[in-house]
This record gives sequence, structure tokens and C-alpha cells, in this order.
Amino acid sequence: IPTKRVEKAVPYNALLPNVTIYATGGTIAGSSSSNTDTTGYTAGSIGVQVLIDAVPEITNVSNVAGIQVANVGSGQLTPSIILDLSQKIQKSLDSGDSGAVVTHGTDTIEETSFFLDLTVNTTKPIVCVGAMRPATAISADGPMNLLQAVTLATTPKAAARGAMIILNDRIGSAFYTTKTHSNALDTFRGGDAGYLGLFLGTKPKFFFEASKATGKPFFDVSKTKELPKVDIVYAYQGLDPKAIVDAAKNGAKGIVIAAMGAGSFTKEGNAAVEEAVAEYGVQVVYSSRTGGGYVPSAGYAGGVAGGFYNPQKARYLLMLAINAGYTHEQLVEVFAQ
Ligand SMILES: NC(=O)C[C@H](N)C(=O)O
Repeated sequence: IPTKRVEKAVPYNALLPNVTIYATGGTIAGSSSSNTDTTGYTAGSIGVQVLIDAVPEITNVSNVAGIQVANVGSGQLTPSIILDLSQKIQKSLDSGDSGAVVTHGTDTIEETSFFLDLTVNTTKPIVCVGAMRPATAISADGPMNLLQAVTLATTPKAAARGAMIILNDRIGSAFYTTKTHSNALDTFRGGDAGYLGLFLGTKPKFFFEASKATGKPFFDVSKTKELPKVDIVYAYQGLDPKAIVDAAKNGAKGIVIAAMGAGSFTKEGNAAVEEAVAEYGVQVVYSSRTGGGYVPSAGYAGGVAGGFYNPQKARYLLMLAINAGYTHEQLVEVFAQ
């Protein structure tokens, strides 16, 4: 993974705060030969310096430096890239940056931002930003989103709110925000938790004073080199329960079930979970495929109830908790928040 800081976008202005933009690709860096193409474009094809140069207004609010962490559709990102990103952001914030911006594909931005939220020890703003239309499209949303993201990363009132996701003028907490629509600009929502605030042009307006998500844990990954494997098994009528034991056999230390409703699962599935727990010592979290709500209990008594965490967030939480050596009882507690 390249770590070189690219050229600063502007001559350094000592009166302005410093922000590093970590670019990973996505639609915000996507391009197409047609300016009406918003579906068949190539994600992750424009470099970070081009993204910065396209929004000269950024230079009025911050000295920005860009780091190209990756340049891919966000489905191609992996836990090891995100672990490395977390460690890099920790270093740049510790060495004086006012905030950090991550440009990212929207498909998995909620996973990355959740991971950063749980692993970067800071009160400074970490702002993850994407776009739903590629940079080459008419009415591309990326440039304004990027300007708002950099602005947010330099805003004192944005401190101590955890990592955030900004898109479509909305400011969401990384902890609760999820992608809810495959195509539309208003795809990011915080479910029952709502938004933290919104942008009026380039002015952020927060609905509440800074606060921390209830029960949000912190994990020190400064010395972590590799994260344990955690898989997700999606529940459906007639599921072959072999998928669960196979995941454990293939080295998963944890499994998240994207269960039905408030955590219900098939009888055969629960029996397979029992077998995987007994034979392989995996930790199994029952989350829900519904996209909202709370899972209060696990289908098998030796499992863990997933609480408010959707499957993709539960996966990173389980990965980090296993990495930190959590006992089964500690897992039950952290998911119950
Ligand atoms: N809107 C987007 O960014 C979607 C894109 N496929 C990605 O996640 O990389």
C-alpha cells in the first residue's frame, strides 16, 4: 500500500488547519466516457490529486494533502487495508492534523467508517465521504461532498462526535449510518438514530451537541498486524446449514448470522451453530437481515445476540472484539449496548 504523501494542492497557508485526504476509490473517483452514465462507469479510476484540484474552494478552508490508499470500487477493500488506514489516520491526527477525510465507495463506506470509529483514538473529526454519481456525470455530487467533508474535518463543532459519513448534504454518525438504496443520492440513513446534522451549502448545522453513541467500545489496533477471519451467513428459507460449519472449518473465528426478523433462524441452522461452537470454538453473533431494529436474543443459547448492529457492522465489531481477546460474556455485553 503506497504511503507517499502526494504534492500539497496549494502553497501552504499557516493560518489554515491541515487535513489529510485518504483516497480509496469508489464512485467519487469514478469515470465514464458518457456524462449521462451513472451506472456503467468505472469506480476508482481518478487519482486523489485530480479530485482535490477539481475543487479549488478547498484551499479556502484547509491545507490538504492527499494519500492514495487504494483506487478501487469499495467492494475490493479488505480488513487489512482498513486496518492500515486506521493506523495511518491515527498517526496523522496525532502529529497535528485537524481532522481526516476518507474518500470511499459508498457500497462499504459504512464498514470502513464504523471500523475507524471504533479504532482511532481521537476527538478530532474523521469524515468519510463518497458520491452516488461518477466524477464525469452531469450533476456529479462528489465535488460538493468533498468540499463539505474537508469543511467538516476543520470544524471545531464537529469534534467528539465519532467518525462521520457525509453525503447528499447529510451528516451521519458512522456508528449508525447505513446505505439504504442502491442508486439514489439520499441513500444514507441512520435508521432510528437519524442524522447528526446537515449542510446548508458549506455550513454544517448540528441538531445536538457532541455526544458518543451509547455503549460504543474502543479497540487499540496500533500493534495489530492481522485481524481474525469473520464470515457472514445470510439466512433464508431452506438454508443449507452446512454453510455454517464450512465457515468454521475454513478458519473463521467468528460467524455473523444475518438472521430473520429479530434474530430467528432455522432449527437446522441453530443445530449447525451449536456444532460449530462445540467443535471449532467459534463465536456466533445473531444479527438481522431486516435493516433495522434490535436482536435481543440468539437462536442458540451459546450464541451472541447482535443488538442494534447490522450484519456488516456486527462483523467488524466481532472481528475487533475477538482480536482484543474478549470472552464470550464480554461479547454478549458489548453487543447488548
Ligand atoms: N457509489 C459508489 O461509490 C458505489 C461503488 N460501487 C463503490 O462502492 O465503490
